[in-house]
Amino acid sequence: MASISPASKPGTAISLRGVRKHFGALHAVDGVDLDIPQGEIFGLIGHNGAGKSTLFKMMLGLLTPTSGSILVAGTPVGGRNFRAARRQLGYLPENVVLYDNLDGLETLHFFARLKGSPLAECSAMLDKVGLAHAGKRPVREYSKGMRQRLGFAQALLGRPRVLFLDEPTNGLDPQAIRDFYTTLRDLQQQGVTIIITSHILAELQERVDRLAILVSGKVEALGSVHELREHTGLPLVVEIDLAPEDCHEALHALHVATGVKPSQTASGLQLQCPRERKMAVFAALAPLGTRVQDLRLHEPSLEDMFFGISA
Ligand SMILES: Nc1ncnc2c1ncn2[C@@H]1O[C@H](COP(=O)(O)OP(=O)(O)OP(=O)(O)O)[C@@H](O)[C@H]1O
Repeated sequence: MASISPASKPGTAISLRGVRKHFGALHAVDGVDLDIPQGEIFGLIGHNGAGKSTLFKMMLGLLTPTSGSILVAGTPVGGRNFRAARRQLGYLPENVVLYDNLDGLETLHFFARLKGSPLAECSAMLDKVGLAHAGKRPVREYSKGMRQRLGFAQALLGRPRVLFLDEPTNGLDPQAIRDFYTTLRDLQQQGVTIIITSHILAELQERVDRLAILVSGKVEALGSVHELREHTGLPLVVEIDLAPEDCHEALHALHVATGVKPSQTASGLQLQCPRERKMAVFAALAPLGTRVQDLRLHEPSLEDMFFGISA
């Protein structure tokens, strides 16, 4: 590993410098620099094979980087003190391996022993993920969502300070997803740092503080959803409902005000307008007064930005 050492700024939970992982000619992770403050919910997104799980495994000390250095919870990953520091980490892998013959509670006891965390907290953890009623049932009888909840419960054992969650909502129903994010927010309030991957971008959009878009092992964009919107410069989509006889006047006013010609739709007009011209849209429509029947503004979604950046 190269000798560059990340600066351990106070309040930084994770720090990566020049991190690379090569599998032969394949550069799975290709020079990642990243700082994640303590208590942040951080999203990591990217296409299949972008390098997300590989990056996770390196941060957890399960894979050795080809080069670069990583600090997690103030400790160099792979260094002498990392074994002890690992107790402060929780990990839900993409495909959690469970033993079908154990019941839910036995499963947590098994993981608690591996982690050296108290067995006494296992029942409460089952309750936290909504599995208290299923603690005595063998895992082979669990549904996909129940297995995923059990995987989440094992990640929470030992009250970790940093949580790595690889596609944690796979197989969860909408209520379970909502409950899951409520738990994450509670943990965040307690100062826990959470790194999460998901392919369901609409789900992450409102729930992460910042995120990184990984493309072929490189961070192509980093920031809050708001910052990524500024960075990508994708247009706002404005839909305006108007009577057919008012469309010509509105179309002309909007074209002059924004420099973009709206298109006609069944219910009026649609305009793809630069975000900085948003207020000009309102000003242009003001003379039409109540003849504007409805107006809808659509900010670019995380999915729009993802395709814009990773295409
Ligand atoms: N042990 C390994 N040996 C060889 N190649 C590997 C190994 N692990 C991962 N890779 C390759 O590294 C690249 C990144 O894989 P990784 O699992 O990190 O992607 P990912 O972003 O997590 O993808 P997904 O969204 O599908 O889970 C892929 O091309 C993968 O085939």
